[in-house]
Amino acid sequence: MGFLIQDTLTEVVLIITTVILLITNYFHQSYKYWAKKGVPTIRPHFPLGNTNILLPKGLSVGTLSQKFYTEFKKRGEKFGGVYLVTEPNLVVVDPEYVKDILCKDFQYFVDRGFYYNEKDDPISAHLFALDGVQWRNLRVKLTPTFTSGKMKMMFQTVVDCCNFMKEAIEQNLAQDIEIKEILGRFTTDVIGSCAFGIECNSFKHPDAEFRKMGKEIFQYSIWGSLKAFVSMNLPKLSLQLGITSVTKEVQNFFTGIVTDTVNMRQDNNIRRNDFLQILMDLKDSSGLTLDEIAAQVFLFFAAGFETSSTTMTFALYEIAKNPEIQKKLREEICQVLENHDGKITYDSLTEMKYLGQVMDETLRKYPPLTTLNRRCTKDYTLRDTDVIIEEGTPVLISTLGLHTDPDFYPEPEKFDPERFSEENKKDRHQFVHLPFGDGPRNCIGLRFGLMQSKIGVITTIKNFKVLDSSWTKPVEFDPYTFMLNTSDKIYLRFEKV
Ligand code: HEM
Repeated sequence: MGFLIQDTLTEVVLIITTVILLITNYFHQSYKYWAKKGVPTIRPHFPLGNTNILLPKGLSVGTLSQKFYTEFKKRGEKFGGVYLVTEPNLVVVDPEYVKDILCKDFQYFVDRGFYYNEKDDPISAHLFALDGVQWRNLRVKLTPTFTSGKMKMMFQTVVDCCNFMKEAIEQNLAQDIEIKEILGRFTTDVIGSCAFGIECNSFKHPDAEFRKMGKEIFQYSIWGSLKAFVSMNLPKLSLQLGITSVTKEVQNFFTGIVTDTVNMRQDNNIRRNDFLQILMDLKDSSGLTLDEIAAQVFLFFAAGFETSSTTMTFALYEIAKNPEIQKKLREEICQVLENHDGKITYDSLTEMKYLGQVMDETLRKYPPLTTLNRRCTKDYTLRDTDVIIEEGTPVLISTLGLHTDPDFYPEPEKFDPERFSEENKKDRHQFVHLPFGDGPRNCIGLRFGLMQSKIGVITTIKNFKVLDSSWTKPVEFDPYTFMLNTSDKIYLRFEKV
């Protein structure tokens, strides 16, 4: 009996030891990948490689990729290799290589390589996530949605949404206002009107369904973070497990509202100037399904409201901190509007050159998407080297790294819109300012995002003096969020001009 127990115990110990040895050997071998290719790397650590995303006070992919960028740049490297857990990722540093990957050799880097699950979570199959031919076909269909003609059509709707925001600020003069909440309500109203033709009025009804959904999509949770981590690293298993990227509540809300609105418009022969109408027309002309429409509307909502409210928040924060810039901007806004009968018009936006510079500088210092992702779709040789990037390799381009590199932007912490004057722009590499990405897979909503952000800033600066608040702590980026966000809230004060 004693012998039997001892034998079983020995077997268990042997099995456990073998499994541990096999696992450590697997990690050890995986971590040799870049060295074998002669690509410089940062020493990985078992078991998370070069990431510590899941650990308390870990880093988001955005801040992590900036760290990689800075490290390779410091060593004088043009690119380098890192390991997210065991998966080798290429980090691109040199802007000429960035240009190759995003534009010149785009056919090798069509995919973003994000997880989506068409079966269990149809709204995750949107333009941002789709790969290959599916992405290309949809991009071609959706491109006409964002022409300048379509923007002009929606322009007045966006301007009208500003009235509620203006009233809300007027009611809180000389108080410390949490500005992102105000701007988040404004962009929710805009996207509600422009995507669905629905007046949300989130200022009157802060708990309106749209606002709740907006908050839910971007809310950090350990469970959400864990799901993102597993689906990013084990996509096949995640598909089998039916892992979804949004909650059932968000899924049901968007599919429900799209189905109801489409049916209501069809039954009553109603047409509107909004994204949903454009997508409904595509349903008839290009065979877009209802699920595909719901996925795109969900993406426009998610991509449209958070990116723009973040941009305006940081623009107003810097404007409050820099009274000289504020004065110059207000002078330009008032002068241009005078030539347009005091009204904000589509053409007046292009005439405001300094406003354009302020937005460019805001998006440099605070790019809402801090990293651009691509996945290599066929073996590719990096220019002037014999390094072959294999099919399937993820590529990280750190927008935040490029935007804060003192070689391109001396004193990167300084907010200086003069960096974007025509003269100063001329001497800089084109691929070191990438707030909207670049190439065939750049941001499709660029025009709309800039349009609503500019309209929001113009309305505020035209009507109010923006002041710093002692409640605002120095800006620190939140390590937990996918999009750029601050760890603490930003407060501002307003006075009537
Ligand atoms: C200030 C506002 C915005 C910023 C900074 C921004 C930024 C970005 C960036 C960096 C990308 C990735 C580009 C790349 O990988 O090269 C992207 C993609 C995308 N954005 Fe935006 N965005 C903004 C507003 C919007 C708006 C308003 C919409 C829609 C209403 C939108 C829809 C999209 C879509 C659909 C994609 C995926 C494009 C594709 O994969 O083909 N964005 N955005």
